Amino acid sequence: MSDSLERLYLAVLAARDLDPATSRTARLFQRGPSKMAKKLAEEAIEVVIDAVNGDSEAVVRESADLLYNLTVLWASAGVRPDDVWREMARREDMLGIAEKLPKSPMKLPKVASPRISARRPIVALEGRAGRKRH
Ligand SMILES: N=c1c2ncn([C@@H]3O[C@H](COP(=O)(O)OP(=O)(O)OP(=O)(O)O)[C@@H](O)[C@H]3O)c2ncn1[C@@H]1O[C@H](COP(=O)(O)O)[C@@H](O)[C@H]1O
Repeated sequence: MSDSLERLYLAVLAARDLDPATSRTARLFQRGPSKMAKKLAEEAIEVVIDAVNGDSEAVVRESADLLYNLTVLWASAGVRPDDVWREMARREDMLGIAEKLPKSPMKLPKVASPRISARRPIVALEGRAGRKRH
């Protein structure tokens, strides 16, 4: 996947200075970052709507548009795909370290200290138990 995004990024860079009358990419650069951001947000919303509607073919098409608009915004912001891959690799490394943490549960005090319990009441949030943490 990173290969095709890198090729797309290079194509976007190459189109940046073309005639805005014929190149969508050049037109986006002419209009600036807020127009690019708007396009990216629109595509993201389209992906979300298609996913909620269960239209997986549309999710694929809109995802390709989303990635195109993301690479345009990267190019405008001076961010290179490599910068993103590096951040992803850093997170992968962190996860690797987390996997090495002791598996046994931490020993917790039987009664929470009054200071902590006063600041952070324990509230059961219905339906949030299985929620993924990012
Ligand atoms: N990969 C893409 C790419 N993916 C999606 N899109 C365009 O982005 C559109 C999606 O955005 P929209 O929904 O806003 O399109 P729209 O409904 O026609 O609306 P408007 O943008 O016209 O308002 C798609 O219909 C595509 O035309 C792309 N446009 C260009 N590229 C590549 O970018 C490079 C430069 O191309 P030009 O921009 O044509 O110079 C080339 O390598 C292209 O292949």
